[in-house]
Amino acid sequence: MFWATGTHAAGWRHPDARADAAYDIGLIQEVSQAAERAKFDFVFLGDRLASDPALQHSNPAQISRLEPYSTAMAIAAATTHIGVVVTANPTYSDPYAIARLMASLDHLSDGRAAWNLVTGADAAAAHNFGRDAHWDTARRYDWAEETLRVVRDLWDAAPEPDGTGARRIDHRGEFFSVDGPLDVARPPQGHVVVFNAGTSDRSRELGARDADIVFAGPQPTLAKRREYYADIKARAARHGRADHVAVLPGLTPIVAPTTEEAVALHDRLNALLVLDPEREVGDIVRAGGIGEGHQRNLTSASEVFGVDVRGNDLAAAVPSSTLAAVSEEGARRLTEITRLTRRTVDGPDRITYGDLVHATPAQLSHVVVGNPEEVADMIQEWFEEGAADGFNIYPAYVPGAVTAFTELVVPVLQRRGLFRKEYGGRTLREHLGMAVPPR
Ligand SMILES: Cc1cc2nc3c(=O)[nH]c(=O)nc-3n(C[C@H](O)[C@H](O)[C@H](O)COP(=O)(O)O)c2cc1C
Repeated sequence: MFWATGTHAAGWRHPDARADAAYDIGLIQEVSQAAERAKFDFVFLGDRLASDPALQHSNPAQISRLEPYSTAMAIAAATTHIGVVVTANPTYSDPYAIARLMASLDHLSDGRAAWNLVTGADAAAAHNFGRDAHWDTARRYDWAEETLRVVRDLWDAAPEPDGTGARRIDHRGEFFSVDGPLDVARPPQGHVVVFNAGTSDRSRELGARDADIVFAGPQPTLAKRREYYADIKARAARHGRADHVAVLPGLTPIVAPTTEEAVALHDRLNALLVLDPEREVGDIVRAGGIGEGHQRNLTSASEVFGVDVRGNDLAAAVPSSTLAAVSEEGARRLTEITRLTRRTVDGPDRITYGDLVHATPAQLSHVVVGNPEEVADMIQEWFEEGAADGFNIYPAYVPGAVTAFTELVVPVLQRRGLFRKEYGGRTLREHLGMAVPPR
């Protein structure tokens, strides 16, 4: 999971979705229980430390949400085996606070906590924490690395539940002075499992050297996904930890019993997107130009595809001659549209103007549209071709897309021997096959 209202920007508007899901803890618990019945490793909670009221009608999931530590505690109380991942940004926190909250969550969940360490994509967060600007990459990662060192030292020096074994850490670093010991007993998992999500070289390095799981963003082709995977593993090998870092890309499955139904569902979700009004800009047809992230209309599609498609009916098919004239980036996206919609650049069932518009938003994850076997095929291909060790499944809308995946795709993966039928242990480390680190 990523956002309780779904990861498709219009997921909250789907009739099987609950638009108020972000504040319905009963529903969040039910969805977590459904994922646990399907034997998922974890429920994943994303977070932002800023709001964006401009998105009220287009993507309310991005405006506000429950604070993730509290949400995770409520999920842990309603489940027994599934892990709970909390996104926490050290740029705007303090190592002692993170060590204490994560250790508490690990105790309250009997060893099922994980920390998704991000350094933040929201420049607006800086203005909520008394800073003039979001720090540059180097400073954010220097800070994050020292934070992670201090947090793990605090866990290692924490007392046992009976009060024995505690010691000071007397950390004196570039950014922090922390004496310790922590006032929470050592987490049941020793170290809470650490995910890292980022895109920069520094993020890849932190992930490979210090994280248990690298949570990967979307890559445009299978070759790029394999390249990314191999890069993380090679970096991890240089730090002697090739077998200790798992790479999990995000995946949004749009699945239905038949391919036709899945394509129709994807079309329906896209038809529910709130598009920006057309804006007039000069010289829009630039070869390979990329439109602004949030703008979605035929003007932005014209920029992205490098052909002027303004003023057309979104449901109409685009002439083959126009599709043949798109930019190199446009051609890559046409291939992607065909993969998702099964519509083509020539022939009777051609790509529509609406498809061009829907292909322009920045995707947070890879989207796969198909019947259960087709979705399972893609998962198997990535796994067997060296592009993924597993996936972070993002439901497009909640709860319908969660049950669609658990009821339709999980049994296929189990039949193919690709997914567990029972939990082998109780803690998240046990699910992931990761040993408890010694003190
Ligand atoms: C798959 C993925 C998930 C992410 N999830 C979050 C999130 O929940 N909250 C957040 O503030 N940032 C999130 N980020 C953003 C990262 O924190 C990161 O700052 C951003 O991608 C910029 O990359 P860099 O930090 O490597 O420069 C995510 C990034 C990726 C790739």
